[in-house]
Amino acid sequence: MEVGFLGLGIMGKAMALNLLRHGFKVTVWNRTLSKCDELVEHGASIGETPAAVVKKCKYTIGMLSDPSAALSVVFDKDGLLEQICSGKGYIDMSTVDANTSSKISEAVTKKGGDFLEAPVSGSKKPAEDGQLVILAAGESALYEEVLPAFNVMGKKSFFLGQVGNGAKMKLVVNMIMGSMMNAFSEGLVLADSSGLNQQTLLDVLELGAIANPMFKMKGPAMIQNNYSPAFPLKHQQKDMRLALALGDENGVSMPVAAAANEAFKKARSQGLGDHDFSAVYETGKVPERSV
Ligand SMILES: NC(=O)C1=CN([C@@H]2O[C@H](COP(=O)(O)OP(=O)(O)OC[C@H]3O[C@@H](n4cnc5c(N)ncnc54)[C@H](OP(=O)(O)O)[C@@H]3O)[C@@H](O)[C@H]2O)C=CC1
Ligand SMILES: O=CCCC(=O)O
Repeated sequence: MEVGFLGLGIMGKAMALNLLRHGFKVTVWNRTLSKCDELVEHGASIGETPAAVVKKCKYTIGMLSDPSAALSVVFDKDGLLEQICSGKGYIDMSTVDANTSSKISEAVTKKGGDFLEAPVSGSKKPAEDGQLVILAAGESALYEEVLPAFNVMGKKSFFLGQVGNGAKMKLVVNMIMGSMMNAFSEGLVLADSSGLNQQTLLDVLELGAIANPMFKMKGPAMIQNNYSPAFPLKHQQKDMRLALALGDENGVSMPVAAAANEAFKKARSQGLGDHDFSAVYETGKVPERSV
């Protein structure tokens, strides 16, 4: 199967490499073209523009940073709309809101193409290991056709019905995750400030009812102030913002998520946007008290 891939950031690079490793023919494009080089070393071809990729491939996957990037590769000059047509499919795996997804879906289907949104749960390591959870929605026939690619990139795929449902599910999941990360960060600060050992807190958490892989994976690095990015904080804040907008649309009160969003905004304003989202921990730290 020949697959196009637009967007070779942390996630896109790992996902495209997985496809190559499993024998897919992959044509890649990235806004910063030099990021294609490593993929070419692993056997990928380069498309000079999103339109050139779609012209060559029956199926094209997008993994872009945010709604504006996701729209740009579709609607801008040399964008995929210039080549999408009957018999071709576009699968947008970026995390965006349902509105953005619907705009893309309408434009693609108007040109005769098929569209699937398929955001993912799971971060850099699961992307490298082909262990993502795929939250697809849109054209069910296209879903069936691209399942071989999903099976390589992920450990489980869900088909959630009409376009928008994948985006919404992803935002709900990340809203919960972002709120949890803030509670976890506050707990680490409180433990430290009240004279407790943070590693002992991690050990206690792991044995109890709120044990979870995120605390286990991020905790040891956080207490070493290591925020090497797997999931950039700026993207987590984008997801909190989009989830809060979804809450607004549905009249859902989300005071915990709103507070978490404020903490992520503060972290961004402190220059932590490109660090891992666990760097929100920095915003809660108590300045050294003078005696
Ligand atoms: N990292 C993670 O753990 C996860 C991320 N996600 C989601 O996946 C998506 C990608 O995340 P991730 O790989 O971490 O992000 P990165 O920031 O590492 O990569 C973003 C990608 O988007 C491209 N891009 C940004 N702006 C534009 C634009 N205006 N036009 C064209 N391309 C653009 C970048 O190109 P360039 O290289 O030129 O900057 C890059 O390829 C996001 O929606 C994120 O929320 C989902 C699950 C997990
Ligand atoms: O969108 C990013 C999700 C990160 C994760 O699921 O660990």
